[in-house]
Parts: sequence; structure tokens; C-alpha cells
Amino acid sequence: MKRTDYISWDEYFMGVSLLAAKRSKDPNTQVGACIVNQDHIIISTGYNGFPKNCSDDVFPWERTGKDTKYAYVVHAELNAILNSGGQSLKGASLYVSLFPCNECTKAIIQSGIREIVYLSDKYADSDATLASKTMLRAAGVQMRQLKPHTEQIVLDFRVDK
Ligand SMILES: O=c1[nH]c(=O)n([C@H]2C[C@H](O)[C@@H](COP(=O)(O)O)O2)cc1CO
Ligand SMILES: [Zn+2]
Repeated sequence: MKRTDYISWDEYFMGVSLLAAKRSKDPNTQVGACIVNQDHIIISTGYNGFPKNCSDDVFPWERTGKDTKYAYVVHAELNAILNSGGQSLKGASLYVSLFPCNECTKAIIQSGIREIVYLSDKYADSDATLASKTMLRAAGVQMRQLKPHTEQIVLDFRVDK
């Protein structure tokens, strides 16, 4: 008899996104993304962080003031698109822990991604999110908020030997 407590595809790919988010150095919001093709194969992952060679210890993580993170940080979704190494994203699904902003949405639509599965929509009332939703609706990209059947998945690094 097969196991019955295995995780669903949605939980698996959102779980990968959440694990990617754990790599983020952002002290306030850690975002993770995972792009999956129609065969359920992971094409790419990403999290929010500064561009290559722009040191996490030099560039600012402040949210307010003269010099903020917003000018420098690459969003998780854009990193995932850029990390896909030129593979076609046509018909792919994007799993992301936070609803995409309008700038990422432009790249998502242009890359051919057809579905966005998200967890949090904490900036739902922002102009960026409203613009995202307007563009995604116009472009016919599906959006759905994941309602997980489980509250958490624990990774256990302990082994027998
Ligand atoms: O979709 C997103 N993807 C993404 O990676 N981010 C990143 C940019 C920032 O590093 C952080 C948001 O920071 P804050 O919540 O402090 O404003 O999340 C933010 C959004 C939402 O706009
Ligand atoms: Zn974005």
C-alpha cells in the first residue's frame, strides 16, 4: 500500500518557494519563487536579493530614508525568470510566496507564464498590486491563492546513521 500522507504538487512547489525565501537577507520581507513547467518539472527558483557582486553587507536594507533597498533589490519572481537560463517559460506556472508587483508582472506576462499561485497578498491594496491584477486579467494569466491543507511542513536533517 502506498503512503497517503505525501504532499500535493501545490504544497511541494510552494514549499520550494518558501525554502528559497529562507535564503533572503531582507530583514522585513523574504520572498521566494519557483517556476514549474506543464510536466511538473521545476525550471527555476529565486528569492529577493541584491544583484550579483552587490554585497548584502554594503548595500542598504533600510525601508525608509535617502538610500533604501528598493532601488537595488531584485525581486524573487524576476530572479526566478532570469535564473531559468533561457529555457522557454511558455505555459509555465509561477509559485510565489507574495503576490507579484507590477514590474515583475510585466516580465511574467512577457515570458509566457500562464498561471500564478501565491500565498500572501499582504500588499493587496497597493497601487503596484492593483496594476498587476489589471495587467494579468487583461493578459489572461490565471491567479489563484493557495489554501494549503497543512499549516507547516517540517524538514528533518537527522538521519539514522
Ligand atoms: O512581489 C514581490 N517580490 C519581492 O521579491 N519583493 C521583495 C522586495 C523587497 O526586498 C521585499 C519587500 O519589502 P517590504 O515588505 O519591506 O516593503 O520583498 C516584493 C514583492 C511585492 O512587491
Ligand atoms: Zn516584483
